[in-house]
Amino acid sequence: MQKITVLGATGRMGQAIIHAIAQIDGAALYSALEREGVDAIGKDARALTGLEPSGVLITSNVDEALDGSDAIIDFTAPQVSIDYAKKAHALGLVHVIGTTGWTAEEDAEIASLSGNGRLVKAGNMSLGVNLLMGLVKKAAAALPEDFDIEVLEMHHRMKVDAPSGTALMLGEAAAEGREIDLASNAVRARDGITGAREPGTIGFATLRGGTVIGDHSVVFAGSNERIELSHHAQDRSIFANGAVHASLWAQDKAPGLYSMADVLGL
Ligand SMILES: NC(=O)C1=CN([C@@H]2O[C@H](COP(=O)(O)OP(=O)(O)OC[C@H]3O[C@@H](n4cnc5c(N)ncnc54)[C@H](OP(=O)(O)O)[C@@H]3O)[C@@H](O)[C@H]2O)C=CC1
Ligand SMILES: O=C(O)C1=N[C@H](C(=O)O)C[C@H](O)C1
Repeated sequence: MQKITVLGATGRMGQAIIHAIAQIDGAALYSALEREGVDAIGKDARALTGLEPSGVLITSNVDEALDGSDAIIDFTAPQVSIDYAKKAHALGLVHVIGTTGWTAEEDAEIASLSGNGRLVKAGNMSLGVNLLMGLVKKAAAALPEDFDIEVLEMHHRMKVDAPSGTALMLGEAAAEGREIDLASNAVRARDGITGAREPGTIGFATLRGGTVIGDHSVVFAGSNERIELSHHAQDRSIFANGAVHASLWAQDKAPGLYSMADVLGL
């Protein structure tokens, strides 16, 4: 049985992870971490999500929570995830990182860490989006360059980062298909007199509102025809199940940094 610590245990994803652990064979909730001062500290982690109590109380004591744990599942914030990746490398733990909103520097920092940890990091842990990435790469490679590529996303009103991690992964897949560098060809926002669209760029458009869990489309807009490849998340369990499966998958892997494509064998 893999003993899992859930980080950000009262967050939207933290709660979905606690549910997924309860349903997936081979996974057990070992500890549940939150920041110091949060009201939920001392409360039963499973009971807070509407499940039968398990005796695992929410704590802010990191050393106690990680002592004896096999894995950390972490959907929090980039600087928090970097700190825990260092701990995972030092303690030889599995660390599944679903956090998004990374700067290029933060991304490089996590990739440069070394030690005995097995890190799995992905901006989207669902099977559907990871399959979509392959389709987007294929379409971008197959279509002539005068098909303009735009990535659209919509999320709930509480999301703090933009474009979404998934939108950036899809943009990266399109850039790989086109054999171009995303960073130097991305147009991440438009406002005012922008001029005509620069050929070869990859545009991003962000919508926020309501309780939308996560909608993504990649549009290939040519002259007189348009292709759209889309994914619509209907429940956070698709991300949570992916994260718990990634955690179990990583248990016997060599130390290093892995993606969801590695986990899914895509
Ligand atoms: N890869 C994927 O498949 C998915 C990724 N995400 C990403 O996951 C992240 C979280 O999303 P979501 O759950 O909606 O956000 P929430 O704000 O609901 O949850 C984040 C949680 O992390 C907690 N937290 C922050 N710092 C710490 C810390 N130092 N120690 C312990 N807990 C901490 C927060 O506490 P507090 O409220 O006190 O700040 C909060 O409970 C985002 O980056 C999001 O984009 C989301 C869905 C799927
Ligand atoms: O914050 C969210 O909710 C989500 N974040 C991830 C992202 O930034 O792509 C994944 C999913 O779309 C939900």
